[in-house]
Amino acid sequence: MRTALPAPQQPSGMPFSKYRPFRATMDTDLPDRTWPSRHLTAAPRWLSTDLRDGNQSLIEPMDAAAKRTVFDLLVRIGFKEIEVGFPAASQTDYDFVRSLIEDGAIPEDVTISVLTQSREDLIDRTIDSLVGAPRATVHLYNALSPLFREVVFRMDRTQVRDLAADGTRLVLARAEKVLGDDTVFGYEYSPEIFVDTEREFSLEVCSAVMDVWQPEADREIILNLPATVERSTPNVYADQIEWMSRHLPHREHVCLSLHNHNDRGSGVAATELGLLAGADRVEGCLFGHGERTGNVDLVTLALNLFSQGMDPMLDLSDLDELRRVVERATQMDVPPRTPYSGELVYTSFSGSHQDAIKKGFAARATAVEAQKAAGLDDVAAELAVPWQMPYLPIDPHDVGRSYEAVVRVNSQSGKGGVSYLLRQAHNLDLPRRLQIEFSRIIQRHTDTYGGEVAAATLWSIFTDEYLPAKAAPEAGLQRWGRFSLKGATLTSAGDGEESVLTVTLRDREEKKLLTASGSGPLDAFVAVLETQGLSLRVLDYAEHALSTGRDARAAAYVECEVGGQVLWGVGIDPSITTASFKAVISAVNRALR
Ligand SMILES: CC(=O)SCCNC(=O)CCNC(=O)[C@H](O)C(C)(C)COP(=O)(O)OP(=O)(O)OC[C@H]1O[C@@H](n2cnc3c(N)ncnc32)[C@H](O)[C@@H]1OP(=O)(O)O
Ligand SMILES: CC(C)C(=O)C(=O)O
Repeated sequence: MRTALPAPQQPSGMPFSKYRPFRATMDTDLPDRTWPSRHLTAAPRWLSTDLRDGNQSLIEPMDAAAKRTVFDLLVRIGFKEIEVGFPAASQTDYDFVRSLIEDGAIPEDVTISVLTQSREDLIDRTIDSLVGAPRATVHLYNALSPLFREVVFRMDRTQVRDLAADGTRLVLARAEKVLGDDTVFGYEYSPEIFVDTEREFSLEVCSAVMDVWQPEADREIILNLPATVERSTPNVYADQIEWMSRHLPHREHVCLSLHNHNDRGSGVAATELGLLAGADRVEGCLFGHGERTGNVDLVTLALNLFSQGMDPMLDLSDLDELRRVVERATQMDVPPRTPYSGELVYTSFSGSHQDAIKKGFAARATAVEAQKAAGLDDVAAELAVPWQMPYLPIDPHDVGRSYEAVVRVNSQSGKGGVSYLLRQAHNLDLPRRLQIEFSRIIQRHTDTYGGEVAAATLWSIFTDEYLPAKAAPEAGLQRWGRFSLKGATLTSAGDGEESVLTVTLRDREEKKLLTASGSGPLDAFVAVLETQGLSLRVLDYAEHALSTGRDARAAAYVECEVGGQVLWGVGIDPSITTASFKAVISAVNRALR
């Protein structure tokens, strides 16, 4: 054997020197930061922007019907703040807001929100769209960063600050003019591109906006500090949020909101650190829809809280239905590895994972049974046992996913997964050495054919191997095996006496009536088969009930040595004794196959 270090990595040739580290251009340091030692203890206020940021970024924006379906869904799962569009952008958006209001589709406790630029004509039209809404927030934004000041707006700092303050003034004036007392009116301001803006300047602009809005008790202002484009590691964003939270005037009347995108793939992490840093509210989209790489995924954020024992304040118990509605409306699929909601995220293919999950479920079942034995009902017993499951951060059942989907079998799988599936689908609890034997058979199948072995295929292979009398010709499997049991009658002469067994056996095409005796039924049955010239020894035996009630059946597993070969047989029958005879025949037939 020789040891060595890996070969050194080579320069990539990528044009990296074109870029600058974020810290070198932004003053974001906060040496006395407090967020790293805080913990999340409750869900923030959520705002869904699926119908605005989520919609504006779709290849084909939602039509009115799709928007309405998504709105109703958002209400149903518990959102109390929903951004419903950019009404000044298009007649479609305007009409949608009007239809929500005119159809009475907005529950009394739900606040709709609409976005606008800081331009008088757009502001007027935006507020006009809200007439008659029970609760509505106008959300005004303008970009503050040096790049936007210089390249997009060609404005100096004062002009950019005034654009925000003047816009706020215009919103107030128009709202006072056209909205009646039947509308509870709120205001949100976003310094767009906050993360690339000098923090003192963001503070100056937010303060100027507050001077106009005059927040006080029952007149909060939402200040939303967006990572419009995610530009740094999440700790830098958290420092920016903590700094703002500490320096904002009227902080007690400010709802500090986060609006993260996912350009570096750390939208969720940045939002969580932003909450530690003092934010009260989060804007995002279901499944991470939104501009470019998307807005932060609210489902992930909420279920991260849930997985730590906090109420997410959103009902995500039917995640598949949620996903279906959103996929239809957005015409985009949720990728299979999306946290919590992707098709494959509760699935384990690899052997050691499957083995650990199978043991975890067994341990949990035992613990839950102990709670029931102590007097708890089913639901209370489930809740009393903390979720601790190898490889599964939450119980798939809690989000409407089934256990069947947890374990899937391919060439990477071992005995754990194979036996788990047989147990889940067919109640068969294979003894350990039989698990090993059968998983080798499956391994041969996957080595030959590749791909995944679906639960139905797994069962076909199992029945073909161990229960050929059950083989399904429609699946291309023929019955096979030299012997089959047609009947058996046991006579026991009394205590300490031998059992006498009379068996009707089919041997190939011939029907035979055979009799032998032994110390018990199984021993007598082995003796019957030995009359046919077989050398047979039972090495191990296990049995269990498969079902209860009038159609109760039992499974028996027998490990035999047949003519020098050691192998297992399986039998299923309403009678446990007959099941054990069938298991011996299964082993013998396999040996002779
Ligand atoms: C980060 C975000 O997601 S912000 C939300 C973005 N969403 C959208 O833009 C979707 C809807 N938008 C639209 O449909 C259109 O942009 C409209 C209808 C709002 C405006 O359309 P247009 O008037 O044609 O302008 P256009 O979009 O090209 O806007 C650019 C102009 O607005 C100015 N502008 C951009 N943002 C703002 C703002 N927040 N406040 C004031 N002016 C702004 C630009 O400087 C530019 O001005 P210029 O023409 O004098 O150079
Ligand atoms: C309007 C603002 C909040 C926005 O969408 C962004 O900055 O991403």
